[in-house]
Order: sequence, then structure tokens, then C-alpha cells
Amino acid sequence: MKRRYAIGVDYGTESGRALLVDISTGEEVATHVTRYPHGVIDEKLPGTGAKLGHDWALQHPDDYLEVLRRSVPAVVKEAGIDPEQVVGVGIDFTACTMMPLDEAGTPLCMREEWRDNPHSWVKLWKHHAAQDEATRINELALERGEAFLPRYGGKLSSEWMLAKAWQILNEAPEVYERADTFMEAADWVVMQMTGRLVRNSCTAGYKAVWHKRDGFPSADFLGALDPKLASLAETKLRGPIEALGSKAGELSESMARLMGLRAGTAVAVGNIDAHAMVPAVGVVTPGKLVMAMGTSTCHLLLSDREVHAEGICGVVEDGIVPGYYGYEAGQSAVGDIFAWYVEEAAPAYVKELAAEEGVSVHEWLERRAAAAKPGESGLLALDWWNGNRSVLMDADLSGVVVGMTLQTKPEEIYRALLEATAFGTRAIIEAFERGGVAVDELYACGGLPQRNRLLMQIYADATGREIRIADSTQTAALGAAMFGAVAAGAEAGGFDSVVEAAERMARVREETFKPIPENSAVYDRLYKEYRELHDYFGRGGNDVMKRLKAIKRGQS
Ligand SMILES: Nc1ncnc2c1ncn2[C@@H]1O[C@H](COP(=O)(O)OP(=O)(O)O)[C@@H](O)[C@H]1O
Ligand SMILES: O=C(CO)[C@H](O)[C@H](O)COP(=O)(O)O
Repeated sequence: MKRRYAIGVDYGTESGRALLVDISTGEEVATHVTRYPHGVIDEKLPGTGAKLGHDWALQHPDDYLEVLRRSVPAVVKEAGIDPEQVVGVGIDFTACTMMPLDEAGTPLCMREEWRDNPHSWVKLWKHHAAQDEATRINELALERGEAFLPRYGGKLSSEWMLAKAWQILNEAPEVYERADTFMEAADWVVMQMTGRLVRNSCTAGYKAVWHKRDGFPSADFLGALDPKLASLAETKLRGPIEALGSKAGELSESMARLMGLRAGTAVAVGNIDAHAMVPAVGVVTPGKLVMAMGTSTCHLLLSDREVHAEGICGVVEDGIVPGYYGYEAGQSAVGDIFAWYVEEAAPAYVKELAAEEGVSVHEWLERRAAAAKPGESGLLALDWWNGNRSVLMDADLSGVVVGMTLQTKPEEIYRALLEATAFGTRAIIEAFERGGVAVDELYACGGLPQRNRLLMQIYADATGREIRIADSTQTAALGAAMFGAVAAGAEAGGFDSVVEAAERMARVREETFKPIPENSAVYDRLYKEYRELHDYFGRGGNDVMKRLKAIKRGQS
């Protein structure tokens, strides 16, 4: 019998990548990355050059199609296979990455008359300019005792659909009026491939506050925010919501030509990047916390019970693996904090030495930082360079490094930043456990674990837990490919469930990172200090971060 393959397309923050996988072994046969031509649009609008506000982050929808045009044919060509052998395609995406569409499904920013309006563009997950709306949503939901609020740890994020849609209404009512629908980019790309408007239960559940039985927040609640929002759920968020693993449809003739595949190939409903990684590391049962570590980190956990606890970004039934409650928590910047240091703060001499030694600045700093012991630098940092989205859920919080002196070295600051993110993860694990959701094992995947060994050792030491690492460097794309194979179903050469797909296709490395007891002892002490700083700056002990942001925005 001919070998059978599935293609997963992973849409990250800066680029999209396609992965062609043999579905009976999980072998990753070919991969291709396309950087988004417009990247992250956070300073000025393409074309007009109009300046964007603080905390804005947009994208260009055609960049997503560019990934299908370039990367999909490239993996088929590299593998030298017949497109007939590809049984299914799945995609995963950053989320909530949303856009307004017209009746034909065209993003408003792709229409001449709307492209000058920044609100017509795709709002990327890390667009944080809707914090005012998020704060008001949370205040009203708390006041009214809305049942959905506890499922999201007591606070909805400014990154999510309601806050972003409301920001459009507040700042560009004409765009809000003109939008026929608001869609997640994941669903829009699936709609381009299949011609069907199908929303996926994962982004709907985690990012648009949709519940399997209760649906979206009520018209009464939405209308109390603003009467114009009352019909949001049944109008601009309308459309069938289908469970992960479902087939959204089949590849249309025109898209099949563009992607170099067979028309009629099964296409899975979209998924969130981090959530797709869970079955891809073989996690299909409770108690195993999967850390999807890249630009940001998402923490994902399955459980057979629903509890409501601080620190949980969302709990969604069937939201990750059917049959379980899926929990999400997360840190809105991790790799992005290290990138900030390397690009904006590391001194020129570090960059020169790294270049002389032929290593990246990250590697140079990691090597130096690894030579020190925990606590030796006298530094402690908070990991809020892009706000806090678990436990405190507040995009207006910012970064801190305490303990700097004239002797402080760049590699010490770099290490303190790595440690800060590990402490942020420990705070999340403790919040899960306080809430009654067990965390027995840790799994790490995403771009960071295989790039930075010191980081993984620090995580093991700071959490006191052994960490298993994904074997794939493309875990999200592998997970998306699995869902593509499930969308095809066993009859068409795929699988009938994601559990079956995981048995065949998932892999973790033999080597694990184990905590070193003497390091853990020091980190226990540093973590105690971290908690003090965390509560002081994050729970109202000193709101200096918010006041500084207000001054920066020119508010009184
Ligand atoms: N050696 C390294 N150590 C720590 N961070 C790194 C290293 N190399 C790259 N990074 C960070 O990894 C992040 C990208 O992670 P990746 O998983 O590839 O992307 P994404 O999250 O967008 O899918 C960037 O923020 C970058 O700063
Ligand atoms: O919110 C998220 C998932 O719920 C992700 O953090 C977001 O999609 C960005 O992912 P990445 O760090 O891989 O670019």
C-alpha cells in the first residue's frame, strides 16, 4: 500500500510553516517556513504609513494565504510524493487573532475603501490596546455574577474576541457597522480552503467565551456593555461551531490548484497553536501539564473535572482532547522577553563577541549564564514585559529587575529573565493545584526547549519537577497534521480519533530534565521573594506600573 501523509500548517506570530507527516509512523518528511511578508504590523499601517497607537499589533490576511501558496507546494515537492497520498490538512493558529469581514468573507482591510482604517485589519493575539474594554467587561460580569466569568479565572483578557470587537465599536463604529462577521484567522483560512464558514470549538471556547451548552454570553449582558453589542453573538459571531477533529470541508478546486494538492482533500476545523501541541507530545490523559514555549508560553492541562480557580485563562469542555475538560493558562511573553534583551538591551560588546565566536547572542549569553549558580547574581525579575495573563490577567503590568549594581553583567540579567519566566510558570502550577487540578508531570514543546538547555534546567529546578521534551521542533504543525488525519477518518486512510492519531504519530525525547536539589533549594527562596514582588506590584500594593502607563498615554 502507498504511504499516506497529512499536512499540518502552523501559523505562528512571525511566520507560517507547513509540515508533511507520514501518518502511520509520525515521521516528519518535509517542512517549509514562509515568513509573513508584512510581519507584525505594530508601528505604522502598510500603504498609508499611518502611525498605530501603543500596544497595537496587526497582521495582513494575505500573508496567511502566502504560506499556503509557498509552503504547501514546497513540502509536497521536497517529499517527492503524489498529492493523492495526502489524506488530510489541518491548521493551527495564534489566537485570538481576529478580523472583520464583509458578506463575501473578504477582510475589510483588503478592500480599498477600508484599508486606511487600522480597525479594518487583523488584530493579532498580542494586540493589547483593548485593556479598557476588558476591564469594563470584567467589572460588569462580576457585578452581574455572570456564570461564564469563573470559567476564565475571574477575568477575560484584552487579547480576546469580546474586548477586541468592542474596541472596534468604540473607536471605529463605521467598521463595526460594516463588518458582516468577526472571525478568527484560523477559521478564515479554513473558509478560504473549503468555502465553508465553520468556527472551531477551541478558539470559540477559549477566546470568544462560547460554552458547549450555554453558547456565547447573553444578549442581555452584551447589551448592558453597549446596546449596539446586544446582537453580536447571533450576527457577527454567527455560524456553526464544530468540535476539534471534525472535518470542516474539502479542499476546493481553486485552492487545491494553488496549494498543489488534490481537490476534495479533507480539511480539519482550525485549532489554536498551543492546544494542537498537546496530542502531538502524546498527552491525551489528565495530570500532564504541557508548556508550549515560544514567543509566549501557553500551559495546557486535561482533567476529568471542571473547577474554577484563579490563574486559569479558560476551561473548555472538549477544548483540547474530546472527553476532557481542557485548561489553559499562560504567560504573554517568554521568548519575546529574551528577544527584547538580545535586541534592545544587550551591549554591543556582547554582540561582537558572539559574532566572533560564531554563535547567536542567545547562545553566548546562555553559555555565560550557565557558568553561574542560582542566586549568585543577586538579581530577581518579574516576567511581565507583555503584561500578565494568568493569575493577575492584566495587560497594564510591566517588567522589573531588582538588585542591579555596578558589577551586574549582561549574562546575569539574561539569566534573571529566564528565571523570572520559570517563576511565572511555578505560580501558574501552584494556582492549578490550589484550584484542585493535579499537575503530576511537565512536558515542554515549542521553539524554546530545544534551543536553550539552561532554560529547561532552570524550569526543572524552579518547579521541582522532571520535564519531558517534545521530539519534534514543529510540535504545533505535527498536532495540526494529526487533526488533518482525523478529519479524513479511517475510511479515507486517516484516523477516527485524535487518541489513535497520537498513538501513531506523537513522540517525546528519551532525555528529560530533572531538578537538581541544591538549585531547587535556592530557587525556593528566590521564588518566595518573587511572590512578594508579584503581589506588591500586581495586587495593588503599588500601582506604579499602571500610573506610568497612564502618564505615557497622556492620561491624567
Ligand atoms: N537560544 C534561545 N534562547 C532563548 N530564546 C530563544 C533562543 N532562540 C530564540 N529564542 C526565542 O524564541 C522565540 C521564538 O519561538 P518560536 O517557538 O520559534 O516562535 P513562535 O512562538 O512565534 O511560534 C523568540 O521570542 C526568540 O527570542
Ligand atoms: O494565546 C495563545 C494561545 O492561546 C498563544 O500564546 C498565541 O496564540 C501566540 O502563540 P506563540 O507564542 O506560539 O506565537
